[in-house]
Amino acid sequence: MFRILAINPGSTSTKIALYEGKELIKSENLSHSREELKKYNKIIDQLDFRYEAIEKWLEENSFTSFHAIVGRGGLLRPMESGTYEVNDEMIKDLKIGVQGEHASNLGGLIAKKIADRFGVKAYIVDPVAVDEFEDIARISGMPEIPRRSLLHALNVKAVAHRVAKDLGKSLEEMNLIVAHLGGGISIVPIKKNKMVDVNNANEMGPFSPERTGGLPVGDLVKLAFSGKYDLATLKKKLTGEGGLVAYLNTNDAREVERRIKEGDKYAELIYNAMAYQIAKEIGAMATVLKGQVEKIVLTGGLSHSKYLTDKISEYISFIGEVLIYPGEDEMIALVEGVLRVLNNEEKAKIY
Ligand SMILES: Nc1ncnc2c1ncn2[C@@H]1O[C@H](COP(=O)(O)OP(=O)(O)O)[C@@H](O)[C@H]1O
Ligand SMILES: CCCC(=O)OP(=O)(O)O
Repeated sequence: MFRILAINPGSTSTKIALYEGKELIKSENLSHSREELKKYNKIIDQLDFRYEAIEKWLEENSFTSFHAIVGRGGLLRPMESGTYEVNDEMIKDLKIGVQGEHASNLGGLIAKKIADRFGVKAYIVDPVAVDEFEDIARISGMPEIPRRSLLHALNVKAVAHRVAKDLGKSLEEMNLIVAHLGGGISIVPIKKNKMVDVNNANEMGPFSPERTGGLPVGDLVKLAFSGKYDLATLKKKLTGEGGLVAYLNTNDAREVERRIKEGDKYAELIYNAMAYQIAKEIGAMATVLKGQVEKIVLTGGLSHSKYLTDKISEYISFIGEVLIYPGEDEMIALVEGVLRVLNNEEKAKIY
C-alpha cells in the first residue's frame, strides 16, 4: 500500500495529511492568523515557517516513511490539468512566482524539500495555474494584459466530479457553476467538464477574506503612483491584506459572524457585501453558460457558513438549484492524482 504525504498551503492555513492508498491515516489543519503571517513580506519568506510546522507534525506523530510527497501546485505557467513531477524548472518558477504570489507556490517547494530528505519523488496535482479557457475569455480590453486562469482547480474539479457522481450523471453532459469560497474565491463556469472561464481568484472578481478582488482601475493606478507603496507592498495589500482583512482586520469569517451576532452593524455590512459580490459574479458566469446552468455548487471553507450561503442563495436561486459542498476535497484529490501515477494508470506530466 502506498504511503503518501499531502501538503496543502492555503492563504489562511496549511493542511497536512498522511494516506495509505486512499485511506486517511491522520490529518491536521494548521490555521494561520493574520498576526502570524503579517511579518512575512513575500510568500517565499513563509517557506521555513510552514516547513518547520510540518516537520514538527511528522516528528510528533513518528511518521518516517513515505512512497511519495504531494503538494498543492502554485502560480506556475498556464498548464493542462494533471499530475506533475516537481522538477528544477518548476522549483525555479515557484520561487520567483512566475504568475504571482500565493501560498500554493510553497506546496511544490515544501514537497520537494521533504521528498529529498526521504529519498522519494515529489508531485503536484491540478495546480492553480490550470488553464482550460475558451479564447474569448482571455480578452480583457487591453492586449498587454490578458485575462488569466488562476483558480482553485484542484477542489473545483474534485467537487464537480463528486456532484456529477451524486446526480448519477457524467460531467461531459452537464453545465455547472462551481464557486470555491475560501481565503480566495474562484467562480467557475464548467461546460462539459472544461473550466471555460473564472474570475481569477488572486486578482479579480469578488473580494474575499484576504483579497481585494477587482478594483476601480483608475483609482488603483493613482494609488500605485502615489509614492506611498513599492511594488511588493502594494501587491501584498491587494492579495493578503484586502477584503475582510482590510475592513475588519481578520481573515476569519467565524470571527466576523461572532461580531455580527453581537450587533456589529459595520461587520454585517461588509460581510453582506462579500455575499453580494459573490452572487453577482455567479450571475455573470451564468451568462457565460447562456443560462444553461444545471446546478450551482458552493464549496470551500466559507461554505460551512449557513449565514453566507443563505445570503448568496437569496440572490442566485432564480438561476438554478444551489448545492452546498462545504470544505474541500483537495487532500484526497492530491493523493488520488499521485496514486494514478504510482499505479501506472497515468504518466506524470513534465513541466
Ligand atoms: N464553519 C465555518 N463558518 C464560517 N466560515 C468558516 C468556517 N470554517 C472555515 N471558515 C472560513 O473559511 C475561510 C478559509 O477557507 P479555506 O477553504 O479553508 O481557505 P484556504 O484553503 O484558502 O486557506 C476562512 O475565512 C475561515 O474563517
Ligand atoms: C490562486 C488562487 C488560489 C487561492 O485563492 O487559494 P486560497 O483560497 O487557498 O488562498
